[in-house]
Amino acid sequence: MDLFTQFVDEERDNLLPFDGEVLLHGFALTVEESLYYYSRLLDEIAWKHDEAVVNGKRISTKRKIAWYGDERFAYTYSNVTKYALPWTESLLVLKTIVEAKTGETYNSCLLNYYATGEEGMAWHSDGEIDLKKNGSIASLSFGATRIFSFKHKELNQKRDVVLETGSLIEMKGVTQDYWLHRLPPCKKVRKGRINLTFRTIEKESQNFSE
Ligand SMILES: O=C(O)CCC(=O)C(=O)O
Ligand SMILES: [Fe+2]
Repeated sequence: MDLFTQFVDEERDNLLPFDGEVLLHGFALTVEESLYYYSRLLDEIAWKHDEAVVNGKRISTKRKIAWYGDERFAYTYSNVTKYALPWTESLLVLKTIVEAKTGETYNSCLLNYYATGEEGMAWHSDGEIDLKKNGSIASLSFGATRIFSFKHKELNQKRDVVLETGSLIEMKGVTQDYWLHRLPPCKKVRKGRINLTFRTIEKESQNFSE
C-alpha cells in the first residue's frame, strides 16, 4: 500500500470527526475463531467482579473483569489497584493477531465479561496515570453484538459503533482527553460478550515495592 492510499484509508476509518482517532479495523478473527476463543476465555480466565471505591464505600459490579500482562503491573482505576496475572496461551495468540493489525505493541490487557445485555459500562475515558499517554488501546470483541458509544467531553457530539464478534477497533492519539466512551446496557441481548482491551502500561509509573 502506498502512502497516499494509507492516508485515505485512515481518514475514512476514523469514527471521530476531530479530537482523536477511533480506527475501525473490521474483523481480526472469523466468526468461528471468535466463538472458539469466547468459550476458551470464559473457561480459562480468572474472572472476578470488578471493585470500585465510591464515596469511601467499596462496591462490586455485576460485570466481571480480569487483568493480564508482561509483568505484575499495578493498574489503578475507580480507586482500586489491581495486579496483572501472567499471559495465558490464548491471550498471547490474540495479542499477536491484534499487534499485526494495528502495527502497535501492547504489554497488558484488561478483560471484561458481560454475562447478559443488562450489564454494561458507564461513561468514562481510559486516561489513567498508569497508561502510556496517548498510547494505542486495541479493543477486540467476542460473543453478543453490542453498541459502543462515544461522547465529546465539551461539544455536543456523539458517535456509535456496532461491535460484532471478532471485530477490532483502536483508540489512539488524544481520544481519551476529549471523548468519553461507554457500553450502554441493552435488555434485548441475552447472550454474553467478552471484550479485550490491549494497552500499554508505563513502567515509570509502577512502584513494585508496594
Ligand atoms: O466492553 C467494551 O467494549 C469496552 C470496555 C472499556 O471501555 C474498558 O475496558 O475500558
Ligand atoms: Fe474504556
